[in-house]
Amino acid sequence: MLITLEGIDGSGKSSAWEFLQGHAADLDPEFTFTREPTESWYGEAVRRSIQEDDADSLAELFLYTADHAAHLANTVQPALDRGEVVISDRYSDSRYAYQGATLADRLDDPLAFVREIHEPWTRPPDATIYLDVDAETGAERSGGTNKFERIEQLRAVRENYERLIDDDPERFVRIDATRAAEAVRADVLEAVETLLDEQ
Ligand SMILES: Nc1ncnc2c1ncn2[C@@H]1O[C@H](COP(=O)(O)OP(=O)(O)OP(=O)(O)O)[C@@H](O)[C@H]1O
Ligand SMILES: Cc1cn([C@H]2C[C@H](O)[C@@H](COP(=O)(O)O)O2)c(=O)[nH]c1=O
Repeated sequence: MLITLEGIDGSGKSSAWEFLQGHAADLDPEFTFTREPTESWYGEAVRRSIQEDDADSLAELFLYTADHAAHLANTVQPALDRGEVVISDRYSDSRYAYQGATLADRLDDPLAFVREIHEPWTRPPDATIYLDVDAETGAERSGGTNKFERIEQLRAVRENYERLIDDDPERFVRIDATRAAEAVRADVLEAVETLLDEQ
């Protein structure tokens, strides 16, 4: 089973992911915890691009997509083949939401374009926990240290997440992540336990 954590910058994904890792030993299945961008050299290329304000948005899409392809082939699919539960902090929806926003001035329907590029080969998540915060909260919490963490950008990214949820409501578990961290983490753990019970 592939469970992904998604949300705008500062929504608390990484905190929730670390919290889940701390509780994985109490749960039954074997887990693989992973994330995008990855720690591989593909991920390093992505991180370099994040720091470049004038990086070409289309080139950046393909860097992220290359990182995703290697992540899927080297980490996600092998873990799924071993019967493990994979929990990924960001995955394909991050590309649809973020690059769907950064490419808005170049393409008519960038979100559809980014999805089409993935469609023939990616492995969609079985469930996605969406940590929902407004753009102002996300920007404030993330500290605005890179180009994606600005309020206007996060607003556009959040709108794209809403489109993704509208398209596939059964896959998403929305959690109000503006609340205290303890409440959010408890809901995330409960969501994972419910998903495991249902599988
Ligand atoms: N519910 C919360 N209330 C207040 N602060 C929070 C909450 N959740 C996380 N934080 C804080 O907000 C900051 C960002 O959290 P975190 O790194 O988990 O978010 P993220 O979604 O992974 O962000 P990014 O995508 O930018 O890496 C951290 O300082 C974290 O301690
Ligand atoms: C996977 C992925 C990420 N991004 C953006 C979102 C963040 O601003 C940065 C780094 O992610 P982190 O969770 O803060 O470490 O990259 C993106 O634009 N597209 C993607 O596919």
